[in-house]
Amino acid sequence: MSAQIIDGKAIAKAIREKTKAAAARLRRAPALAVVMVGENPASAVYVRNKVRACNEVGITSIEHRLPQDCTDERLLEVIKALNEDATVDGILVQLPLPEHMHAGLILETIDPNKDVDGFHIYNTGKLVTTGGGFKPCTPAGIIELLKAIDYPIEGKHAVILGRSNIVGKPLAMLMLQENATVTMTHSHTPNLKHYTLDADILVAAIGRAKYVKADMVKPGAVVIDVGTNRDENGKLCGDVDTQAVQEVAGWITPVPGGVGPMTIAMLMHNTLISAQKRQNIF
Ligand SMILES: Nc1nc(=O)c2c([nH]1)NC[C@@H]1CN(c3ccc(C(=O)N[C@@H](CCC(=O)O)C(=O)O)cc3)C=[N+]21
Repeated sequence: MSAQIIDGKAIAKAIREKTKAAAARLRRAPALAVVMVGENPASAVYVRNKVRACNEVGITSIEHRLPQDCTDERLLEVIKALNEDATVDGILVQLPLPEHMHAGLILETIDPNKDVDGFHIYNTGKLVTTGGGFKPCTPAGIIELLKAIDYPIEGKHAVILGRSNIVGKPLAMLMLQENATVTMTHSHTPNLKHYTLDADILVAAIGRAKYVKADMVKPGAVVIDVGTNRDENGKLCGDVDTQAVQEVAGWITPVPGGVGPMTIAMLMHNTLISAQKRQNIF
């Protein structure tokens, strides 16, 4: 048996095309400010991809680059100016920030109505309760992938590996909204296989190269790979041993070309929503 590959690249492209069409109907193009501190090479690649996506869909991108030795105060000044700038619809501070900075506190200073990453506690609070805030892009993209393959989430057992604030935890909330039964597992979970083998939907978001093996997967399961790691040859790989797992799974997302492009597509979508709200479309 061989799993069907979920083509995140194509699904993301369709979302970008819809976003582009809706953006063109606005009085003014949506604008996204991307703030990057320091010289993390991986961050530089992601930021470049985000700027390229903006150009493609008709979103104005504003790049702010600050030096590695930037102070919290300096970054806060930049965020304050972007908060107050009525032409800016979305503000993204690329993570990770340098160690000497206080990322948690800084993220809370972004105007929640411009927090297109969905990382502010205001949006986190909405996610956990009533909904309606910005949804974090990677978890939202995962739900879109499942919808794109017409996978009925309701009643399914979703097992999430990893409890980060940007993927695992918010994804659990979105899965609950879709009426899945959710199990969170993490580095302190004993007998992980006990849970993963029962998963209808298995999401790997732990940041360990090829960690999920074939003997951890229930036959026919949907396997979503959030990892972006480098393998022993420096090649991009996920948290799933894709070659082995695709013999067992029913569906699987590749790396690259799975969740990654969806994250960026949902960022474009969130920026559009912000612009629509700010231009009183809704
Ligand atoms: N404030 C903030 N928001 C983020 O959303 C955010 C962040 N910080 N910091 C880093 C992570 C990581 N992330 C990715 C986005 C796209 C790909 C992506 O497009 N990956 C391509 C491959 C890219 C490559 O070749 O390296 C793919 O999977 O096909 C990956 C990872 C967003 N992040």
